[in-house]
Amino acid sequence: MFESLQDRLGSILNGLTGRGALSDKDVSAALREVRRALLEADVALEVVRDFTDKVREKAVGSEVLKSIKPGQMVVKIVHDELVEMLGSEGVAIDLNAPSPVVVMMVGLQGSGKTTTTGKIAARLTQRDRRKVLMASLDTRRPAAQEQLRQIGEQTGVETLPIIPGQSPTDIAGRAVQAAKLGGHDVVILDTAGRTHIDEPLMVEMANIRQKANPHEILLVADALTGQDAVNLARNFDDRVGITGLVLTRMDGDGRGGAALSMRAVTGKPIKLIGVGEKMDALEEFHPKRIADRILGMGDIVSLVEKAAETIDAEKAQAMAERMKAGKFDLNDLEDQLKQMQKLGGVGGIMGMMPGVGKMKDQMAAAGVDDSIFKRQLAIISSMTRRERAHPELLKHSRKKRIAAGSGTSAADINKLLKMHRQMGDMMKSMGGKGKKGGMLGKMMGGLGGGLGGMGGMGGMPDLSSMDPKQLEALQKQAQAAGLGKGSGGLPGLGGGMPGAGGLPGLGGPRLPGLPGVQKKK
Ligand SMILES: Nc1nc2c(ncn2[C@@H]2O[C@H](COP(=O)(O)OP(=O)(O)OP(=O)(O)O)[C@@H](O)[C@H]2O)c(=O)[nH]1
Repeated sequence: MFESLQDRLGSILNGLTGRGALSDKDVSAALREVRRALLEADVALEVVRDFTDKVREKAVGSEVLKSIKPGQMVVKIVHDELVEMLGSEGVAIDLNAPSPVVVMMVGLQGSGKTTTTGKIAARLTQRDRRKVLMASLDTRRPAAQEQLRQIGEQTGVETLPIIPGQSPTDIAGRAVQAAKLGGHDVVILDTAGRTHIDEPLMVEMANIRQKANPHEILLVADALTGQDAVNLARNFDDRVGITGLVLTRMDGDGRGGAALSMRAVTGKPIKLIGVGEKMDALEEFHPKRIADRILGMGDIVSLVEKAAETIDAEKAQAMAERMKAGKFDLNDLEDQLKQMQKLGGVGGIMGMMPGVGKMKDQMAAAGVDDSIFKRQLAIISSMTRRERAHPELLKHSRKKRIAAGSGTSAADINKLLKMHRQMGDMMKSMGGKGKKGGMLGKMMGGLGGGLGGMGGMGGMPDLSSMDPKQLEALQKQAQAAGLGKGSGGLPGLGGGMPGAGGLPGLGGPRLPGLPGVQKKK
């Protein structure tokens, strides 16, 4: 599976990776090739279009990291988009329901439904220690029920005794009843297939569904049938409603289009893949592993990831050095604000800290939102480089110019400058104390105070004038979350977050500091 796609994409992207510079034309030409390769691999047209659009958008807007060649960056973008297209990682069969959990298997004849029923039952029994009952509802093909019985014998999983002449719906009802009486955790219903989708099949599926009330409805589809499998999934989902997919024959030499389009077209996760005829030939679906396999360029992908980490770490280190030396100008403040934004702003940062969910809501209620960062960034970007490095130059006329340029007022600029000064003072007072995380955390306390101080700007209420009770509640929650007291108006946004790594925002998008926050000393 995927071999031809792997070859094609490999040669297209290899052509890019060695180059020192890439023009828009190069990227467009490569993407045209990628598009052709995906279509030849039988990926659905709408999915291909969406994929190449997203890659183009990201490739054009992305900043190329130093030590990385532009082509390598494109490889990484293609890889990440592939993972995205394949869906989320490791969605297991959901057994989170009262016993017996009913799993209904649907699909066309010969898709591997019965085999997959046996594989899943064996896995749940042997690996997850569940008590499973299997029942074949295929009354059209006389050998079908017998086939499942044999699989049951072979895998040591119980099957529902065969009673000739019963309807599929009756068998479903009997199976659920038997599972209840027998104390089974899971009952798997192997429904009948057809050579194609027809009305009687859909009616039968709907009846069984109504009778057995399944928690999972898994569509088993043959990956080798490509686009047909995708259309089938769409149809089954429309008519019966499916909760996930199992793609069989992923061990075959198909082009892989079904696997690649399934998620994007149906919105339903691929839960498992069949990779052989044997009962243990069932695997969980890992998008990242598949993307790695398709691109075959895992080394480049990890190289780019490493470079991104290094850049962030270098930036954080440089920033820490500057702070220690008491040098913290408005360029640094701008960097900080951008980092905060990258992390999803106040909400994003707070969302990453345990136990502050409620506080986040209260802050939102108090009107603290990320528009303040945007305004602050607008003010800073309206300054000249020299002004940013030397804020003391900002006298009245300059402030007027900046206010006009950023759509704010001189008072807003004063608030920003005050906040910056407070942060600087705080840093100086802590300089050389050597506690990295503590220092950075306390600095954020300064920022918190500053944000509070910025209150009143554009209608944002000043937290320092907040109802004392509300403020007290916020502070309590901040302390409960191990954040200590903030130094200013915004309690808990910093106030000396303990931990070795400091605030995650200072270290880039990864979160080296978070364990420190959680491990309260
Ligand atoms: N190579 C390979 N063969 C598979 C896989 N899954 C199922 N098969 C084979 O496909 C054939 C058909 O599988 P069944 O499980 O009988 O198919 P079914 O969907 O139950 O068919 P009906 O009972 O007729 O509806 C069998 O020979 C299986 O061994 C797989 O993942 N890889």
